[in-house]
Amino acid sequence: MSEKVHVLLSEEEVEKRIREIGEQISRDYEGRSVHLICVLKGGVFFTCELAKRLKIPVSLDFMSVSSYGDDTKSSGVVRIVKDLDEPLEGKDVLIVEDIIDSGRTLSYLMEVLRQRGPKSLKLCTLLDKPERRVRDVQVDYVCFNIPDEFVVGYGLDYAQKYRNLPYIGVVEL
Ligand SMILES: O=P(O)(O)OC[C@H]1O[C@H](OP(=O)(O)OP(=O)(O)O)[C@H](O)[C@@H]1O
Ligand code: HPA
Ligand SMILES: [Mg+2]
Repeated sequence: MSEKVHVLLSEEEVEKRIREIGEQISRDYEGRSVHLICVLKGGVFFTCELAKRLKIPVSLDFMSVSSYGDDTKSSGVVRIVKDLDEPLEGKDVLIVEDIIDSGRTLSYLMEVLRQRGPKSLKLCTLLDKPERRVRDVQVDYVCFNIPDEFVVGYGLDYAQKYRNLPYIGVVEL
């Protein structure tokens, strides 16, 4: 079965905003390098686009966490499906995520990663849905604040579909 999807943020809008955030991060980390943590699977498209825009040295690692399964509601339990390959000690770490919704995933992840002794730990997200927050999360870089709707595209899925859309769309359920 296929759902209707309408455009919320066009490809051009998303790419323009990622370039802006990339410039801001490059300025903020000037003279340093940044260790990007891509939160799989949703964060993969944003991480690639953002990394290409950074003008500072970049290293990359990947972590996979899951709490939504195939549902539009979080299960409430965050599971580490794949851990990082490298230690974080002494590194300037920037977590790159597709969306902060309830905040459960990122409040859990920030706590876990903080204990690994990074020099600094910051968070960058493509989308933020502040209305839905149940856990406090300090977000350092936000590309777009969005209303309380289930969105897909640019890495975000509905039951594993639509991650490859080059724009952000709303699923009409
Ligand atoms: O703020 P929250 O309510 O925790 O929701 C945000 C998280 O949920 C989604 O991941 P999901 O668990 O669906 O895994 P996926 O990235 O593999 O799709 C999304 O990619 C975020 O990681
Ligand atoms: O709006 C959303 N869309 C897709 N995945 C998500 N995970 C949390 N919120 C969302
Ligand atoms: Mg998902």
